[in-house]
Amino acid sequence: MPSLQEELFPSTPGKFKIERSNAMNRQFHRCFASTSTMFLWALFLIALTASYLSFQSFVDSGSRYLSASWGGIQWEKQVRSSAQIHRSGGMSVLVTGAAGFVGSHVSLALKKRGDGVVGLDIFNNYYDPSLKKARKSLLSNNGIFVVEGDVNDARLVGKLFDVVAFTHVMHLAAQAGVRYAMENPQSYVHSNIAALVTLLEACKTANPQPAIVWASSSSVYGLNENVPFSELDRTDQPASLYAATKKAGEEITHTYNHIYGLSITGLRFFTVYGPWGRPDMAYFSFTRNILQGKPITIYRGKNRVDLARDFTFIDDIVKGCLGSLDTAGKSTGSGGRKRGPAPYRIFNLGNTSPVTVPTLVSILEKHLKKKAKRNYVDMPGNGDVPYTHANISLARRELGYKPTTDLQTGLKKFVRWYLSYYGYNNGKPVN
Ligand SMILES: O=C(O)[C@H]1O[C@H](OP(=O)(O)OP(=O)(O)OC[C@H]2O[C@@H](n3ccc(=O)[nH]c3=O)[C@H](O)[C@@H]2O)[C@H](O)[C@@H](O)[C@H]1O
Repeated sequence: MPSLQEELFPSTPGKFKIERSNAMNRQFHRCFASTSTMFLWALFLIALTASYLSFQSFVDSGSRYLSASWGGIQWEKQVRSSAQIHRSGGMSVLVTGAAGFVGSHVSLALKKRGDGVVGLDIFNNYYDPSLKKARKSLLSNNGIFVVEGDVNDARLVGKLFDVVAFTHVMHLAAQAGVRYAMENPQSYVHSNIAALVTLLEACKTANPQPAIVWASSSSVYGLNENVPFSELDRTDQPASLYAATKKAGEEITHTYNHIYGLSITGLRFFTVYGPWGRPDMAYFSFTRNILQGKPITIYRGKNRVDLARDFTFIDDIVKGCLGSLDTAGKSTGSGGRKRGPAPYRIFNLGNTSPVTVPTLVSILEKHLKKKAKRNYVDMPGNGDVPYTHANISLARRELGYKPTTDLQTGLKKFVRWYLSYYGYNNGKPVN
């Protein structure tokens, strides 16, 4: 009967038994030999995997280099020339989301007053990219170069900082839209959180560090019931993932301010509208549908209460952005290390006079000279809040922010632009 030991380490079949200690020795050697063979095999496999991976990354970076829409002497020349400052005491600003609604307006305003501007935009298809391309042409005609790329591309962002010592970053690139977050939640994480961190990493190591002004949102107030919304109110009850990512941005920027001495200003925009606006927003899509004779859906709150927004005209927002850049104060760090405390600020940029959605529609009807086909439905649980209303005393005091355009006037300007851009006349193309 073989012992348990012999069962576990059986001698070679057909050979007679040897002394136990000898057998144990032999087994030990055999076992050791097979362990070292396994070890060698493992080493071989690890080496094979490592060389495969480095070959892959070589191929990847090679093809990225070949297909990249950025880089090269000519490209660097364009970036440098676009960043050139043409006034004394001016700034050179990297504007992310430059082909977006707010980004294009801010870029033009900066350029007009003599600041250097380099744009960065991904040109994704969240809404019609041809509108973004048209904004890019407008910027290009005004001497602003817009780089096509993702803020998440650390190599690209690093390269931009290598080429230009930006004094300021105006970070407006984002996944916008409150309700779209139900459809594509990951895009909010990618654009509003991951990209923000990539950008802040580049800013923290840049020498000199730039001051950063970035777009937060009125949506961070979420279920807050204090009216008008003050910067001191609660912002820990977001009603949408969009709002949650913007709130996360406020916390993330605070961390970078605290650890690395970056000067940070977060701007809570309140439903911005105007010429060259975003087609996904209500005032824009309502205009299109009214002109085309299609019905529009108007959401209503609990007990059929009308929803209201503190609609804010783009020119007022631009003034708030420039005021923020002008008063930002310097970042204090260098070489990725904080040298002293730097400003951390958050401001509401609203109009301070909320208007209900049905009133917005009536104003559009008047300017378009056409009745809307209104379809009222209960507000779906998709992240909307019933109303927004900004308290702007802080921005007024610190930035000299003073909105001057009411919704009537602003929508008139929007409709004029819309008709000239799309060439619609009562829903029919004029040309
Ligand atoms: O301030 C912000 O931080 C946000 O402002 C904007 O969000 P909102 O205030 O939700 O604007 P917007 O979609 O124009 O809806 C306006 C009103 O029309 C209602 N609405 C909307 C669509 C529709 O079909 N029907 C309708 O009644 C709707 O219920 C709402 O009451 C930006 O999009 C967002 O990116 C962010 O910047």
